[in-house]
Amino acid sequence: MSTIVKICGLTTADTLEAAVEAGADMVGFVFFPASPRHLDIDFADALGRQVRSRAAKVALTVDADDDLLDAIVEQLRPNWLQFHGSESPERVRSIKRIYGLPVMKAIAVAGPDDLSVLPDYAAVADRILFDARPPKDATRPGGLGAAFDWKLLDGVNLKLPFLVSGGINAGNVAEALRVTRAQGVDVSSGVETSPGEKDPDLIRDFIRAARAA
Ligand SMILES: O=C(O)c1ccccc1NCC(=O)[C@H](O)[C@H](O)COP(=O)(O)O
Repeated sequence: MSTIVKICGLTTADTLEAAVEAGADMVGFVFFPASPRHLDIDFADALGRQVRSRAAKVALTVDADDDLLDAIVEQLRPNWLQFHGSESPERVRSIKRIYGLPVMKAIAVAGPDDLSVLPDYAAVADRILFDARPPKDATRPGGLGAAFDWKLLDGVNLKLPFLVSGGINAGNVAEALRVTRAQGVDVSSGVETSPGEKDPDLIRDFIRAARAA
């Protein structure tokens, strides 16, 4: 199976087009006001239309309430929901039932203890995304360009696909995939020139490197 490549935090038509044309499988739109990649729903809707089924649209939220999820699902019509907060397994199960959409749950990793929640989320999610645990004073729980120790995933044995993220770029994506044996990879900061500013060339380089890995 080919590596699942997700480019997250797209905010412009140009960079979205670069990601889709270069063959991204999943394109992520962030709905979290404190993020430099936050989108309002009308603009996300316009970007979503541009995708035209060429990639899966992923709506990333952080402990979103039902009203926000209703609005996102109604307007963007995402193919996936990504939960990057402290959504419980019960909340994941309930949202899946309400919207009938697959869910990717982010698990924040800093040490081996962080993996103890895996069985509970693996029972309800469709994909798991391993990301670096943010520092306590971080203003957002992801998209920080920080990596975790990939060797922590050694021995992880999931029946569902998982993606690795956090501090990955074209230069280290092959190593990230080799060490973690992940089915996919997710990047945001690693294809940016500054937080929130994606670069079409960096996106293309990243996708090429991920495909070659
Ligand atoms: O991107 C954000 O600003 C963001 C805000 C709130 C929660 C999650 C967020 N991003 C997560 C991602 O973009 C990816 O899933 C991943 O963490 C990318 O990490 P990195 O390549 O290190 O930026």
